[in-house]
Amino acid sequence: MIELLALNPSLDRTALAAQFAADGRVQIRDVLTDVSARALHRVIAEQTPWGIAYDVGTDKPVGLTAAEFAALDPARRTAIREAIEQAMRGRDYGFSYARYPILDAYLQHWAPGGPHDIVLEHINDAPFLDLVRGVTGMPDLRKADAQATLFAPGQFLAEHSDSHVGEGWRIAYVLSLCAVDWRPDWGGYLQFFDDDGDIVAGYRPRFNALSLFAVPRPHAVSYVPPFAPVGRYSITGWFRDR
Ligand SMILES: O=C(O)CCC(=O)C(=O)O
Ligand SMILES: [Fe+2]
Repeated sequence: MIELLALNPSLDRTALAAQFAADGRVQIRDVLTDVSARALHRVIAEQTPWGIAYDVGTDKPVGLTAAEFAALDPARRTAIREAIEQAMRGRDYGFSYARYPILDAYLQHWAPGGPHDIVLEHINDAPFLDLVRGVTGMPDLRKADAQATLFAPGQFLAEHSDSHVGEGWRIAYVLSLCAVDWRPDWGGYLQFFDDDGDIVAGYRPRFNALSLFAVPRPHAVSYVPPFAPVGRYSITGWFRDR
């Protein structure tokens, strides 16, 4: 069986740590072996029962399973889309993306022993944890959650800083598994902003890259336009020290 999160043995951890120390963020390209990254991509792109997550700013974020989403009638779908647009037309927060909550699924035994459970175990196993600890210089990181996400055409995650996450949630991660050579015009960038709202960095969706950044820090996933392909897959979550 192919190991789903086998690390590329030739990462330059010293250089990566220096970059993280300088910027509070870093992107580790080719983080997994190619065989492993391809297998993981197949799990995420072909074996994930996608639900959705959305937020209209004025209320709590909403997560729906694939079954719950499938059961929504067209009028309700339209109402949700309009509420998201209304929030974003003004100053409210908002987001919309496809999601599979890997940690919830693990804890609630949605598919015991399935590939998503194995992914979560690998993320929380020594090789992966030690990489993140070493690169961030945070030896106390002890565990992480995970969700699979897909930003399809029309979806986005508005500017936010991850200040909503729990105490001790130190590092956000995005394991990017986009198998298409992504055009910049297709949006979906993980963007970072300075205090003036100018973009200081933007990571293009790519295959087999792990972005790590210390939170809180202002960032967003830019809008994916209608003409983009379906392909902005990732696994994301937070590493915590308690
Ligand atoms: O998927 C990404 O690139 C970023 C995700 C993110 O910022 C979040 O889920 O809070
Ligand atoms: Fe975030």
